[in-house]
Amino acid sequence: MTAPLVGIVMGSRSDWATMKRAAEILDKLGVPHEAKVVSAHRTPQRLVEYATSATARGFKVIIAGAGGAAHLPGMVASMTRLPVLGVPVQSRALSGLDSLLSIVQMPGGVPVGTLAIGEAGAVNAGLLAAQILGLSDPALAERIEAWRAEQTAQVDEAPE
Ligand SMILES: Nc1c(C(=O)O)ncn1[C@@H]1O[C@H](COP(=O)(O)O)[C@@H](O)[C@H]1O
Repeated sequence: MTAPLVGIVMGSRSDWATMKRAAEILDKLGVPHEAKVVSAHRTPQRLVEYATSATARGFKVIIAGAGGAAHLPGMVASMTRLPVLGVPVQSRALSGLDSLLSIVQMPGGVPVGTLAIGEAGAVNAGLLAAQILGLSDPALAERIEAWRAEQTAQVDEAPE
């Protein structure tokens, strides 16, 4: 089995419906990845182990999704130099605005590349991770170009 290059983490199993969109696009582009539930709040030790071992395990990019008081992406970013892409999961109480603000408003010095709220954000996190890896993988870069061309071909000019 190929070693995963992208690590997908999420605060709860309830986030998987959103975060699986990132996994699906990575599958489509042939990027090996691994998904795990890791919570800064509920499994702090698992978080420390995950983030501090991510580089040694061969990951190149981490995608972290969480909802509400979404501390997970920032905490992962604080413990690794790998690029961290944050996905704000749509929360019930505040529709994901809480998640978005928790993830995007990082203090200077610890970046999290923050995507849009919900499934579109998860898809784009997967694409962005692939694009980062595509910088040093010409075959992957070609697959991304082909995926883009297919997307373009599916957009009809006629409104109906
Ligand atoms: N934001 C976080 C973190 C974290 O940031 O570490 N851990 C869990 N959660 C979030 O709590 C929400 C509700 O979780 P439950 O559905 O399990 O109650 C989820 O969206 C999860 O990401």
